[in-house]
Amino acid sequence: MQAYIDEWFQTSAPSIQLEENMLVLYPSFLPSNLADHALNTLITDIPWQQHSLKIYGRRIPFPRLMYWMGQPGTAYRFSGNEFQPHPWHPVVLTIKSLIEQNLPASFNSVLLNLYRHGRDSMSWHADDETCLGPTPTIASISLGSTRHFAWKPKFVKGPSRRIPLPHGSLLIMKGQFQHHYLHALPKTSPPKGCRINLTFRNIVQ
Ligand SMILES: O=C(O)CCC(=O)C(=O)O
Ligand SMILES: [Fe+2]
Repeated sequence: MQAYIDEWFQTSAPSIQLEENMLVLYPSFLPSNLADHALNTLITDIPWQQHSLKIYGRRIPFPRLMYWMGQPGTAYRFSGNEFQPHPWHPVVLTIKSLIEQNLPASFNSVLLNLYRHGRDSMSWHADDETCLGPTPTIASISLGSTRHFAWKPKFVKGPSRRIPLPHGSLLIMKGQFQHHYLHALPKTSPPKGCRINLTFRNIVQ
């Protein structure tokens, strides 16, 4: 599978289907001028927030900055945090409508993640909160430095796989993906510049 992904990456096919179509990558989804503009604008316009995880009474800062945006009423709760939605940024709305024109899905909220360098990361998890519904479609846009997206089976022992997410790419997780797999954004040791990730979601309750 990994060889297939690596080989595919040397070609310029518009999309790659993985895990029986539950994971689909469009490596160059955004027009490059929009991707560049979004990266430069969001880095400075967003008042990025440092949230933390409470473990045994201690607060551990997440190794990345975050910001929650969306329609009123789309509060997002995870790891002991509750995010109230901030109003849409116009660049985020432009990207959202481009995705919605190309997918049979619509979104009412987005989590923005800022990975400042290669040591920022996201640990293994599934986006399986009840508020996302049983088979959520999540559309994930990457801007800036290329980082690897890793995934592995949730219930059976099996190797993890990884795929690079280039500037302007779109990764779709859908169907039973959150049920069967965990995913992560691992740290990297070679120095890396910053990366912004936008994961569009639909909060259903
Ligand atoms: O940064 C990424 O590509 C992954 C983000 C993610 O998994 C999440 O926000 O739930
Ligand atoms: Fe996730």
